[in-house]
Amino acid sequence: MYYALSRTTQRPHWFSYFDDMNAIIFLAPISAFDEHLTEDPKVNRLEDSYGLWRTLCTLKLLERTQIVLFLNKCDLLEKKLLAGVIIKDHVTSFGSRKNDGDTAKKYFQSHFKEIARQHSPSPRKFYVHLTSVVDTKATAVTLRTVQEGILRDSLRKADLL
Ligand SMILES: Nc1nc2c(ncn2[C@@H]2O[C@H](COP(=O)(O)OP(=O)(O)OP(=O)(O)O)[C@@H](O)[C@H]2O)c(=O)[nH]1
Repeated sequence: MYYALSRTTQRPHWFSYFDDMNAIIFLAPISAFDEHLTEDPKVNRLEDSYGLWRTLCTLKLLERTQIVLFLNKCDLLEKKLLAGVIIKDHVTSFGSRKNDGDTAKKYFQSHFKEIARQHSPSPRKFYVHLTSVVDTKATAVTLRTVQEGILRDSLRKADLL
């Protein structure tokens, strides 16, 4: 298992891992809708995640690779909303939807799903988990589920299931 850093300077190095990859777990910080990249303050972090996700989904090289989306930092999202941060002030397309965690998670999730649908070279299943990785117990359960899914997928591709 490899951990690839998301800093923009590190991204060109990702390609060297993409050959013969079983699966990718893509962590997107869902709480970052009102934040900007340290290395480029003009770029909104959520928009940056959408862009990266689109790039991965589009790549022909990853057409048969399972990509699992972790919408992470859900706890920080809830905290921000409780503190009064208004999503539509940062994400205009959010419009007049309810400014709560569940609505936000559903909304952001559907956006990622739509990107995958529109940009994958062939239809792919959309795997998503809402996570707060600081909750190590819950994360361990999620990772086990993902691991089993990846194994099942590999067996299926090898016609062993
Ligand atoms: N509360 C909370 N903190 C998290 C979560 N995921 C990561 N963090 C913390 O956020 C900090 C940065 O996390 P990283 O995953 O290393 O980095 P990043 O999210 O890519 O980048 P930055 O947030 O810009 O630092 C660390 O202190 C993590 O412990 C989460 O789900 N909830």
